[in-house]
Amino acid sequence: MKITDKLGRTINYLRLSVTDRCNMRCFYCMPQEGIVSKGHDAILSYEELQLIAETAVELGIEKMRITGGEPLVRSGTIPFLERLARIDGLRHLVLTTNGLRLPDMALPLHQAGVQRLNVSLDSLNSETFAAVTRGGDLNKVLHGLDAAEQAGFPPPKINVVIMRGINDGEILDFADLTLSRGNTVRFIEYMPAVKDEEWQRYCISGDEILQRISTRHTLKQVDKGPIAGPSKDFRIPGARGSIGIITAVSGHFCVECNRIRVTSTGQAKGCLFSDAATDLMPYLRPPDRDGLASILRTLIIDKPEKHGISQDGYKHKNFTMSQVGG
Ligand SMILES: Nc1nc2c(ncn2[C@@H]2O[C@H](COP(=O)(O)OP(=O)(O)OP(=O)(O)O)[C@@H](O)[C@H]2O)c(=O)[nH]1
Ligand SMILES: C[S@@+](CC[C@H](N)C(=O)[O-])C[C@H]1O[C@@H](n2cnc3c(N)ncnc32)[C@H](O)[C@@H]1O
Ligand code: SF4
Ligand code: SF4
Repeated sequence: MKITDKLGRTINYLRLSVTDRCNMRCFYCMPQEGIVSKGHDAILSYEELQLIAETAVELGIEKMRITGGEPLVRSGTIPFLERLARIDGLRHLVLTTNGLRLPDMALPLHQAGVQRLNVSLDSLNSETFAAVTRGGDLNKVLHGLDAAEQAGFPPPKINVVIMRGINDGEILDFADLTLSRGNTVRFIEYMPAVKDEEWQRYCISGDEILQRISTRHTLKQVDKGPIAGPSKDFRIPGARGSIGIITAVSGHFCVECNRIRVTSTGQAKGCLFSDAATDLMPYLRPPDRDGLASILRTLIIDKPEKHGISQDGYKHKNFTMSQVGG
């Protein structure tokens, strides 16, 4: 089955957040003190998450990305993923992680039926990495990337949030990484999330990132396939890996947006930056499959056209990316 919104966009991708907790504190995503953690009862059980997943697939969702917070810090993830992987009609089960727990978990994740991993990694310098993540250990993530490939995954996509004055000096180092490694390095424009009135000072546009890479390398655009996320992909001729840019602020990939989101507290969102959220709890406690299908269908049909952020005209709201799942 195929489902489209009122603007004719096919919606086939659900980003499902399984926790709002994390074992890192990236400064652009979470406040230093962390978030006020929701009580156990406020977080959806795996049974409830599974009901949402099954219902979404019945409506036309074909790709599901498990996210968080950090999805690998919640216990019981592996059996949950095994159950998701068995849902008839779900063609792509993928997961975004900070990579810290991959050295131990890559193999069970692969065995559970997860098909691909995206790993966030903002610096190849251990001090910068620890500063951005407020204490993260770069070596563990690098081991995690290798563990993923050893477990049988294709080389994970590496997500790098590029921030002026923080890690933009590493754009060429990350581009060079694709010469020898098969990963796709995706440069993400910094988005205004954690409250910061001067968020624009960090922003570097996808165009500027490409321009900087072009001072050293030729880039050829590559086709990213029909059910991909918002990245625009390129390759340095002869390189093993590729390079992507996710122009979350400057770009206008909203016209081809194919996704909805559900948070670990059961809030469904038609757009990452929309204030509007639909509370799914009334359809989960007690479970009401038909009601859930109907409310998700409405959310999809009424999906917002686009976000309102831009480099010069965004009224900053305090918004914790880790609660929505990116
Ligand atoms: N503005 C905006 N940013 C998004 C959207 N989807 C993903 N992103 C951002 O892109 C970055 C990478 O997201 P991922 O979790 O790797 O997912 P993806 O880009 O869909 O991944 P693929 O499916 O592998 O292409 C994150 O910072 C997200 O917040 C979106 O719909 N809108
Ligand atoms: C919220 S995290 C959740 C999954 C996992 N913890 C991780 O870091 O990959 C998902 C993605 O959102 C990105 N992200 C978070 N805050 C962001 C921001 N302010 N601007 C751009 N990307 C952001 C992260 O870099 C990551 O790639
Ligand atoms: S980006 Fe991911 S790893 Fe970093 S604080 Fe947010 S949820 Fe945690
Ligand atoms: S900002 Fe909203 S409409 Fe635009 S691509 Fe992201 S989720 Fe889709």
